[in-house]
Amino acid sequence: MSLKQLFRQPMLRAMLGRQHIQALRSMTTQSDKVLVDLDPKTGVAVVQMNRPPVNSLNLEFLSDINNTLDKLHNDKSCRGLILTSSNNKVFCAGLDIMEMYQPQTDRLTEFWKTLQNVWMNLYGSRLATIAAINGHSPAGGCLLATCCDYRIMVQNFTIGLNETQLGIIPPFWFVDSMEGVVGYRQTELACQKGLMMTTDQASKIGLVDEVVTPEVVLQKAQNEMVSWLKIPDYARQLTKSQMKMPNINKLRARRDEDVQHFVNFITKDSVQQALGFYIENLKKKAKK
Ligand SMILES: CCCCCCC/C=C/C(=O)SCCNC(=O)CCNC(=O)[C@H](O)C(C)(C)COP(=O)(O)OP(=O)(O)OC[C@H]1O[C@@H](n2cnc3c(N)ncnc32)[C@H](O)[C@@H]1OP(=O)(O)O
Repeated sequence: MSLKQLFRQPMLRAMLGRQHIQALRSMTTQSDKVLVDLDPKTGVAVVQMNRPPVNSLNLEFLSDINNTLDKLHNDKSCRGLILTSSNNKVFCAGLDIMEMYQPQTDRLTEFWKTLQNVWMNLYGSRLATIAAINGHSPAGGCLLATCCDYRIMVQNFTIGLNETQLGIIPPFWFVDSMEGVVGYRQTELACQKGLMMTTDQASKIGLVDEVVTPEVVLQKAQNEMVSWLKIPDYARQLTKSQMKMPNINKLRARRDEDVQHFVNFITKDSVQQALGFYIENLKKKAKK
């Protein structure tokens, strides 16, 4: 029996009710790289990134994340989103470095535009968003976390915008995202030095709001979400939009220029060389 036929079964419809069927339907139409569990009672969607081994963000994965965000934004029953990982050691390893190493220009361009879309979609989301950071979260992983309204992180992992350590530069909107969370001075220190911070260091500067043990991270995120959803949506959303729109508009105004800058920068010989060394070291470390 196909899923479509299954959803039409009167018994199932009677047992679960219309709302639950809709939630099931939207869950099953998601990609297997982004797992969505939308609870029709609370309106909270738990979104798990699921691209082994380390949830690195390639073009297709970014498109899946974007489609998921679009679906949830279009679903009136959805009010909150908890972003987490199916891998309990890595939340997200950041951008897939292979997208930037010896790239085809068309794909590189598409890749960057899709990342811009994910950023605008998550940073400006109408939903209350909580990152349940259950593993390491370098660079693009840290970006996703700083797009959220609240961050809960499992102890003994690392997080930060480490781009300069790879010989690349965190784009202005990565920096803006972090600055919105920890302020100018801490962002300056963290970004220039490409600091990967332990959970405790991140907590000290306010990059994460809570540090927890792995067993409780999702429950803590659910509990925190309850308090966010007590606020009337329109008041919370307008307040959020008032604070986030200036940064979104800044990227919107400079989108094409940002893409061009990225493509020119990444395709430089010196940057390709630095990325090549970095990948070699990553592979060596992984083999040990
Ligand atoms: C003007 C414009 C400027 C350009 C702006 C560009 C902005 C860039 C943003 C980024 O996000 S760059 C990516 C930065 N990410 C990293 O530096 C993370 C690197 N990875 C790690 O530190 C570790 O892998 C980890 C995340 C801490 C996990 O460690 P773990 O020990 O669990 O796994 P590994 O054995 O290290 O890795 C397994 C496997 O995955 C590969 N891999 C890891 N990270 C990436 C990645 N970001 N992209 C692609 N592949 C990655 C790693 O090489 C291993 O592969 P195999 O050897 O098994 O094939």
